[in-house]
Amino acid sequence: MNKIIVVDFGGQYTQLIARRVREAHVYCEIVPFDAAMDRLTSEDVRGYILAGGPNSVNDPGVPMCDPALLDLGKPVLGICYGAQLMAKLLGGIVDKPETGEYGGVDVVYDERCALFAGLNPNSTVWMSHNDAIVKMPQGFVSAAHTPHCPIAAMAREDQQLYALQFHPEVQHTKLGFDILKKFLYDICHCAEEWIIGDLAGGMIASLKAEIGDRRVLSALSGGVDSAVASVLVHKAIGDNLTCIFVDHGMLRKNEAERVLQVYRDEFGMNLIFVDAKERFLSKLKGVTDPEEKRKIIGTEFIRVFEEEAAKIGSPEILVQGTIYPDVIESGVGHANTIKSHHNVGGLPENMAFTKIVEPLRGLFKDEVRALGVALGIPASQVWRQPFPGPGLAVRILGEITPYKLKIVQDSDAILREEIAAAGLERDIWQYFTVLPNVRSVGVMGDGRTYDELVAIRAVTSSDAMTVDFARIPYEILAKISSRIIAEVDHVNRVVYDVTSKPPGTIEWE
Ligand SMILES: Nc1ncnc2c1ncn2[C@@H]1O[C@H](COP(=O)(O)OP(=O)(O)OP(=O)(O)O)[C@@H](O)[C@H]1O
Ligand SMILES: O=c1[nH]c(=O)c2[nH+]cn([C@@H]3O[C@H](COP(=O)(O)O)[C@@H](O)[C@H]3O)c2[nH]1
Ligand SMILES: NC(=O)CC[C@H](N)C(=O)O
Ligand SMILES: [Mg+2]
Repeated sequence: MNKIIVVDFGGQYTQLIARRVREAHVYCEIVPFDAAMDRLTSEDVRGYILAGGPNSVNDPGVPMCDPALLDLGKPVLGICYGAQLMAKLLGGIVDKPETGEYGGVDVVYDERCALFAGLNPNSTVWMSHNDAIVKMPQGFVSAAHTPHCPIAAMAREDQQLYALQFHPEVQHTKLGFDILKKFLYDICHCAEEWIIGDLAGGMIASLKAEIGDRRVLSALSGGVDSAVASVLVHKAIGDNLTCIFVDHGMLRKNEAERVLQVYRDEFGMNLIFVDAKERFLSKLKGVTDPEEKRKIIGTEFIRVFEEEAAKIGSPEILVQGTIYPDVIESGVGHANTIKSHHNVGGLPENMAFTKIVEPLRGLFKDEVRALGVALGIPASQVWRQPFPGPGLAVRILGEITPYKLKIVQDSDAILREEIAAAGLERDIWQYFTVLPNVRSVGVMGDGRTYDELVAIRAVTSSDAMTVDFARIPYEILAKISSRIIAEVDHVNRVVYDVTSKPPGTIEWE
């Protein structure tokens, strides 16, 4: 299959570029800027995109790619930092102009350039740069300009080298997706062959070959990723798959019953259910630090998997629902650890399993969902909101106690009922309640109360990397608030979280 390589320089939008390429039905991979050339130059590579980044190409020690990449005779598209790097590596000059550009800007495209051919030449683009290309390398021409940026795009078409100062991957660049598609189809001559529904058969066949007749244990949470991973493996190896679902006591209200009903009763999967409530809660007793909670839960999950595996003849393979963003965040780039996700950073070193199989580790969430639909998993499962492995533990600030768990479970159930009743389930990426460990004074039934505060968190997103708070209509919020206070014991106040990500994160811990 054709592929595009997206070179990561630590920018905010690298993943977004990759998603856009995939949305155009072209396969792509993100590689770090310092990857060895032989990882980048296989025959199926049709072109390269050099992504953005926070550094200035003129500073010492900043991320650079191998200049040989520009000399392979394959098309290269530089975006922002990637554009500036292309200019610099080929002998142009990058400098700090008097004004940078941030946000939406008017642009004029030169239609003679293959990237803009046939597009409306007067449009708007989204900019975010302090530096700019002030002198182009030899043989390049300017192909777009804005009021403050005479070289908003440059090209050397005889060598298929293109550079954009603006970001075609963000929605605010009006014709951005068209420009990317021109690069992919007209310049790199990629075929539209990355079609998720068509991949299921090949994935099942290669799982069959990879696993053979060995036995496998799959950690099934009832979430989208592990459900799709488990169904794929089930189709590949049938009864050699055993699934394991752990109730760690921090699941949503009625979640355990629902998972068992869908996957054991309706799907007929071989599913072990472990009631480990006491075990997890006693390990977490007195623990208040968020990272410590996450690590305890991550380790305890694996220990439970191992103990149960030993009871069924010790399958050596563990299946996990890890997806591409988990892999990128833990491997590529040079990002800070914000929180340890239990299935990636949180895995203990010594494990009884000799092999981990992660059939979805190359896919984005929207692709996992499309695959789930193609595999016949019901829409009610495929479109569920993500639920973190550590569960309500990261939604109860401070120590976890049965009293607090009940408040979060009951208030969350009301929120979910009302969001469903309002028909907003598909519009909101995640929605849940949080117990921040705060009490306040209120008046109920003419008497004073001094009780718990519940926060509602609801966000819109397409990949959980950046989010905005959901604009739930006030009337619906009012109904949720009054139901929570009336129906959940010990709650006398409800607040709405209006923080985006960044600077917040989705979960509170
Ligand atoms: N309660 C659980 N029992 C067994 N395995 C679990 C449980 N919770 C999480 N896991 C494992 O951890 C992995 C990562 O969890 P994560 O929440 O990212 O994915 P998911 O639950 O499958 O999907 P979603 O993101 O939609 O919630 C899961 O794919 C699953 O393998
Ligand atoms: O399986 C998981 N194990 C974890 O440890 C974990 N922590 C956060 N999340 C989910 O990841 C997404 C991003 O969350 P944050 O904005 O809170 O970092 C959101 O979808 C969160 O619900 C987790 N999922
Ligand atoms: N978004 C980017 O890639 C920015 C590139 C570079 N850091 C600049 O400020 O110009
Ligand atoms: Mg989950």
